[in-house]
Amino acid sequence: MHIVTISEMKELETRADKEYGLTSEILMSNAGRSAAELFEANLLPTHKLKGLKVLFLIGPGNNGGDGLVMASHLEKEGALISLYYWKEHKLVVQGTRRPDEVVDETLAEQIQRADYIIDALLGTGRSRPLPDDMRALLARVKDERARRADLRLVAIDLPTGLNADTGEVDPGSIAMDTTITLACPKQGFFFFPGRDYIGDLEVGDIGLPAALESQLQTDMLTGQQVHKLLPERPLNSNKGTFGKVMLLCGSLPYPGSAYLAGSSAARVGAGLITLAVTEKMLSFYASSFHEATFTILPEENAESYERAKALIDKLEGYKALLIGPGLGQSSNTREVILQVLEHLRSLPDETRPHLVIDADGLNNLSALERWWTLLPKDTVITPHPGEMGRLCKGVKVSGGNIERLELARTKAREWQVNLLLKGSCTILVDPEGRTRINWWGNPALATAGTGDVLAGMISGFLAQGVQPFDAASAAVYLHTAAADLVNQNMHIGRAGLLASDLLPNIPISLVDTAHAKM
Ligand SMILES: NC(=O)C1=CN([C@@H]2O[C@H](COP(=O)(O)OP(=O)(O)OC[C@H]3O[C@@H](n4cnc5c(N)ncnc54)[C@H](OP(=O)(O)O)[C@@H]3O)[C@@H](O)[C@H]2O)[C@@H](O)CC1
Ligand SMILES: [K+]
Repeated sequence: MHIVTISEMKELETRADKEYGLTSEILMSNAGRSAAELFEANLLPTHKLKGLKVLFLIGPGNNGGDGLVMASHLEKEGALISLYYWKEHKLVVQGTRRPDEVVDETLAEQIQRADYIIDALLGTGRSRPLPDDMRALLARVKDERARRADLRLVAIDLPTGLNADTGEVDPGSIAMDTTITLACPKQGFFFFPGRDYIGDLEVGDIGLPAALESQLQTDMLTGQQVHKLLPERPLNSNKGTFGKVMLLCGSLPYPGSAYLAGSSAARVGAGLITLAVTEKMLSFYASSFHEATFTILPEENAESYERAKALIDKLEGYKALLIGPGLGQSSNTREVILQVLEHLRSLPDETRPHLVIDADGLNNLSALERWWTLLPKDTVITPHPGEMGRLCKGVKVSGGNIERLELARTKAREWQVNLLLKGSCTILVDPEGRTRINWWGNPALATAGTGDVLAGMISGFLAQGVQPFDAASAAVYLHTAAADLVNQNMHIGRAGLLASDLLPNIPISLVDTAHAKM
């Protein structure tokens, strides 16, 4: 599913008209109908359309036009519709216009009795700060929503006042329960503060031909898309079919990292997992990770070339290599990584294991000048904002604001990597600038070890032959999906998840993509 900026959306509309004769009226009629259908499909179970009291706030442009078409559909299905035309200060209640002198009073009553209030004030055409009387209107709605939890607020296309490119919001904007956006999600939805104003996101089909969207470079990750990326599991197979993953992860203070990453690689279907660990660490894993195999490395105080050689000697036949989670930082370990990278660069593309570098793998590298020139082709790197800041030599990287998008795009090209920049809406960019953004976030994931799980999932997909950008994309989506399953199955809220809770839920999240709603 494509994500658009305002100018891309306008261009799509212009071309739809010019090349396909899809006029603005046709698109608006499609938009209003599809918004009505999605509205009905997403009504609370306690609600029925017949007799439902719906108040529409209608703005002066096409967003208001969408609202009017949607209202007429709902009215035909038996909803009790009131329309408040903001610019004209006019109120029509169930087809009857109220006299001008009672509009304020009647509007107050309509707000109080509404089951749903629909924001069709402004969409992508907002060109300046909201006027005071519009802010005041939205503030009344916000107060009513605070007073009455069963009142639902639904935005058409976007919450009024939200900047659809950047996610900035007007002081008058209010948070919605649902946003029914038209044609494509808008870029600003994925960045804060806007992200918090969207509520549940629904995407209405306005009948734009798919060919028009083919040049768009930014996608929202969806379950349906990820389903298509998942590797085949033929009946005629053995563990060799699904690839081997080697992990250079874990150290004395962080032993769990290798376990979490390795288990996650197996949970997405990799055939064999090997942990490259020292003898000291072995006892820890041998008792907790029965499925793993091991490559024994010299202790951490051994010469770096001995440590690197022990790993390199065993790498043949491995389809994926993960370096970093829990590895620790030291000049010796950095040397080991450099020697492994040198070896990987010397291999032909066909036999080189795909590389994922995470956490301390990145921290060790970031101490070097032009570290990215040392990476083999098509490496996946997975920094969180702090690690990204170090890789960019001290730039402050936001966890959720729009600047991170441009930064991710610039750096993925400059570094020629598949960059996965973690955050509430994780961004993925490939070396050519193709971009995918994860809509679904889960605050329960903000806990130690979940990054190790993500990195392990990516390497598990790589081992099965999934292309690096797709492997990272599938892992990001499924990681959040698995967290949502933990929430549901363990009845926990936004806190209390353990990274290891994700493990048994990962395979279920793969299965669930077969019937994803989008
Ligand atoms: N076009 C199409 O084919 C399709 C369009 N679609 C729909 O149309 C929406 C875009 O429509 P749009 O361009 O008419 O913009 P919209 O957001 O309704 O507002 C413009 C109006 O608001 C006014 N105005 C602006 N800022 C203001 C402010 N701060 N405070 C007050 N007024 C302000 C502005 O006035 P002006 O600046 O001209 O004085 C103008 O009158 C899009 O979001 C989607 O819902 C879809 O159905 C798909 C097909
Ligand atoms: K709106």
